[in-house]
Amino acid sequence: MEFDAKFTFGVSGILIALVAYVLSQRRERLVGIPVMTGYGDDHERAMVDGTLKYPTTPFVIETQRPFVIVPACTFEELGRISQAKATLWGVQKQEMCGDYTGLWQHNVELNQALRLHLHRNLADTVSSVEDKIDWVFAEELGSPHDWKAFRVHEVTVRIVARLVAGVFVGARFARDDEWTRLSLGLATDLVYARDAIKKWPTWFQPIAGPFLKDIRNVNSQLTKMAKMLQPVIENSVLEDTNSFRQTLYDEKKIDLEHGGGEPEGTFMSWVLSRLKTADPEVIARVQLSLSFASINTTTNALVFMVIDLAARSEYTQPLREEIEQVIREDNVQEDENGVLRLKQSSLNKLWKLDSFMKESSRLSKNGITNLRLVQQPITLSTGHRLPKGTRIAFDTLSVHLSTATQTFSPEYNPPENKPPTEFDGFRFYRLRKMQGKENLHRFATASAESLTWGYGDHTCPGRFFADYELKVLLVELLRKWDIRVKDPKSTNSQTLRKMRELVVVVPRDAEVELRRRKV
Ligand code: HEM
Repeated sequence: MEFDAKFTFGVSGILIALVAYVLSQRRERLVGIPVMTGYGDDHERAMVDGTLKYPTTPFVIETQRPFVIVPACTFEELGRISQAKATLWGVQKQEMCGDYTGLWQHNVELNQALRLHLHRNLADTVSSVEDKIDWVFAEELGSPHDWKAFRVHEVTVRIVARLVAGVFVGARFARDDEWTRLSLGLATDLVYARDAIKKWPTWFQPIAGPFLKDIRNVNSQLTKMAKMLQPVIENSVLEDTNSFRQTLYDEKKIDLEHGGGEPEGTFMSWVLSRLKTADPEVIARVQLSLSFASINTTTNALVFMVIDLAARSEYTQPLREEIEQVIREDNVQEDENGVLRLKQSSLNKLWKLDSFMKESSRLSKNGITNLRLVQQPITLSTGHRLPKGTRIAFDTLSVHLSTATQTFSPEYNPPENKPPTEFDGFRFYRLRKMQGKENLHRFATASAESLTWGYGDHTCPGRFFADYELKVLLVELLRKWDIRVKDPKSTNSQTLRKMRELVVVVPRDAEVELRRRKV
């Protein structure tokens, strides 16, 4: 009898816990928002058809965790809503296993650090990229005087990873092959981990997650990287009498032994001034969130820019002429190591290059931006209610390719500008030449009609750095290298652009040929 009572008590307890769990997970249903069914994995077609069928109202695309695609007429209002109502971080964590790896768990501090300090230190960070560019190119490309084939993604991802490490972690990390291997391996392994966790139903993921081999693999790499970062973290942290952490960055603490005179832990010191902990594991994971946010995005953009340059040789000469003209005008000299230091003011004069970069990114097959997880119910001006837990996204292509927008309407554009479905490298150059439009169509501009960097509260805080970093990279490439596609018949920069689950997929096998220019 006593056993029965205990048994009944126990079972009831479990049942109550289960019911409580199920109730807590219960979601208000989406009402009046149609689902694009019958498309299987062809999400791109589902999106194109959805936008044609429902141009002014939301619809659902059935990716593994479905998204509500909101119409362009709601971008402005959604761009203004606070993070308390809808946040990018919720989606990032869902997509990239943040709950099990600790990545993106300190997004607030990461963002504050970038929005405040990166902006203030832009000149130093750009100069730090310029310092390393010659060495990084030589390391990854060698110095071939005859045409040599390279896989674009393979080399660009390593170049970007080394630069990001050199600028944000410490100069010696740019040269550290083990660091490069780990940070690139991590980017790939996180995708495996995400795919592994997505095989489980969402309710079971918190139970299965910590035990999955791929998640454990990511965590063991993160721990290895944290160990490598430990001396830098220790260097960057000073404990004062109140045991409150402060940074030594302002004093430019220098690692004379390894860093070649450059300050180490630049980004870490920005984060430390925001974080209430100096736990190396936590700081390392914030550092790695930064690497993750910056390496793949910049690489993807650069891959297409390089392929576009190679495939559209008619742009090379005008771009080179613009660069040389700015160098002459601003009287910039290479130093004794062959390093060309273009200030931001000079880089800002490269309007044609800026336009080419923006055009290349505009046509990227990144089908969605502004991914948000709704935190509090939102009612759109269309009358549709988006309950808590809804995942929403902006359909990028319907805006970037639409003559219904001001930017791409025939009335707004000079007659030489091609329709938005075609590549026109100097489209934005011509738009900026129009009176009063100089700043509206820059590569780094984020707006409801230019969604490369997202729009609203979460707009990419790294965009100005990425803009200058890419310009420095492309100036180096254009000045010192000849470039051509390996196989003109199969390299169509348009058909190489593909998407999966609505996100751009970079062509890993695409090759270009490079050779050092004879100057
Ligand atoms: C070409 C390169 C890049 C592209 C295309 C890009 C694009 C984006 C986009 C689309 C978002 C989401 C914005 C939104 O949903 O509203 C974003 C967010 C973010 N980006 Fe970038 N990004 C790039 C480079 C960088 C770099 C170099 C850094 C760091 C130095 C960086 C740091 C971040 C961070 C931390 C966030 C999250 C912002 C937040 O949570 O509020 N990105 N980026």
